[in-house]
Amino acid sequence: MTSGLHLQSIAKDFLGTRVLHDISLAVTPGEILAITGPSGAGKTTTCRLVSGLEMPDEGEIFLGDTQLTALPASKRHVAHMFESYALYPHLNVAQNIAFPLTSPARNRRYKRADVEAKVVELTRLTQIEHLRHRLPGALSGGQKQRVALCRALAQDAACYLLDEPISHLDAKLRNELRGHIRRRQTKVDAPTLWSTPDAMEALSIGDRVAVLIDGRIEQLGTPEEIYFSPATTSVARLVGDPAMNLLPGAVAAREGALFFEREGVSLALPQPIAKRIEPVMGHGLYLGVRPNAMDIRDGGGPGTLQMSVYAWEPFGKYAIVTAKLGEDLVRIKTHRTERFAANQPIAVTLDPTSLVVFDGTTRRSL
Ligand SMILES: Nc1ncnc2c1ncn2[C@@H]1O[C@H](COP(=O)(O)OP(=O)(O)OP(=O)(O)O)[C@@H](O)[C@H]1O
Repeated sequence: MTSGLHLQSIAKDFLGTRVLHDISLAVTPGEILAITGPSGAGKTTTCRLVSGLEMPDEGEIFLGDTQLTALPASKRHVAHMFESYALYPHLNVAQNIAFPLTSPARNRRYKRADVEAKVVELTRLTQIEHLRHRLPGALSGGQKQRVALCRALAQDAACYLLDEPISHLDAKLRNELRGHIRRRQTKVDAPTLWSTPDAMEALSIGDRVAVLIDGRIEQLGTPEEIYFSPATTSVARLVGDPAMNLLPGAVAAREGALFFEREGVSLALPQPIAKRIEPVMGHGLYLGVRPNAMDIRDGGGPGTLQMSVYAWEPFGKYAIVTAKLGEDLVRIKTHRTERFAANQPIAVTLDPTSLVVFDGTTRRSL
C-alpha cells in the first residue's frame, strides 16, 4: 500500500505544443509541496491534471494505490482551490464554503452543526467571519480568494490543491495565513500541492519546493537547498528578494590559486569552489552572489569591487543599493542607512563563503 500523491513522468500538450515535460513528483500525507515558477510555467495545468480537469498525454497519477487518471474528477476526493475562485454567485459566503459538504453529490453526510462549526473555524482563521451572509458579488478580490480557500480547506479530501491561494491578500494577512495554513495542512492526513509564482512564498510554506520553468522541473528540494544551492541560473534568478546576482566572467589560474576575472574584477576563489571549478577551467562561468552576501565599505583596497550607485531604495532597517559593475547591475542589501546618491562610487566586498558558481554554457551550478 503506497500513500500520498505520485505524478509519474507526466506530459501534457495543448494545441500540439508540449507545456509539461516529464513531471515526476511525490507528496506524502501531511506534506506541503510548493510548486513555484514564472507565469505560464505550468503550475495550474499540473493542479488541473491532478483534479481531473485535464488528462495527461503521457504518464500516470496515483493517490495512494488508486490510479487517478482512470477516475472522473467527481470521484477523486481532491479539494481544488482555483486561481479564478469559481464561487457560486447565488450562494452567500457561508453557503459557498459549506457547498462541498452539503451537496447531494457527496457520499459522506455531515451534521448541520459540524458544517456550521467548520464554516465558523475557517472564516475566523481567514478573517472573513463578518462577511458570512454576503454574496460573492459584494466582495473584494481578496475576500473572494479567502472564501475559495475556506471552501477547499473545509473538505475532508484525500488531496488538497491550492492554486495561488493567497496572492491577492495584503502582505500582513499573507504572512499570518501562511503560518496558520501550514500548521493546519501538516496535521491532515493528506498531501497538499500549493502553487505560487512567488518563490519566497514557496520557500516559506513548502516542506519541499518544485521549481517549474517552461514546463520542466528545474529543481526539486528543500527550501534550504533551493535557496542556498540553486541548481541552475534560472532558479537563482527566481529565488530571493532581491534575487541572486549573476556575474559573467572567466576563471584564471595564478600563483597556485584560481581567480574569478572580468573587466575590473579579479577575485581569489575560496578553495572549495576552486576545486569544483577545476574540471571546467577555460569555460566562461557565472558567479552567483546573494544581495545580502555583499557589503559596502568606506574605503577601497584589495578584494573590493569598485562600483557606482545606480539607485537606492531605503526599507527602514536596511536598504537595497543597485550599483553598476561595468555594464552589469548588481543589487546589494545593506544595513547602512545613510542615503546613497546616484553615480556615487562605492567599494563592495563579497562574502566568499556564500558564493555559488554556474557553468557559463550549461548554466548549471558547479
Ligand atoms: N486550455 C489551454 N489551451 C492552450 N494552452 C493552454 C491552455 N491552458 C494552459 N495553456 C498554456 O499552457 C502553459 C502553462 O499554463 P499554466 O496556466 O499551467 O501556467 P501557470 O504556471 O499556472 O501560469 P500563471 O502563474 O500565469 O497562472 C501556458 O503556456 C499556457 O498558455
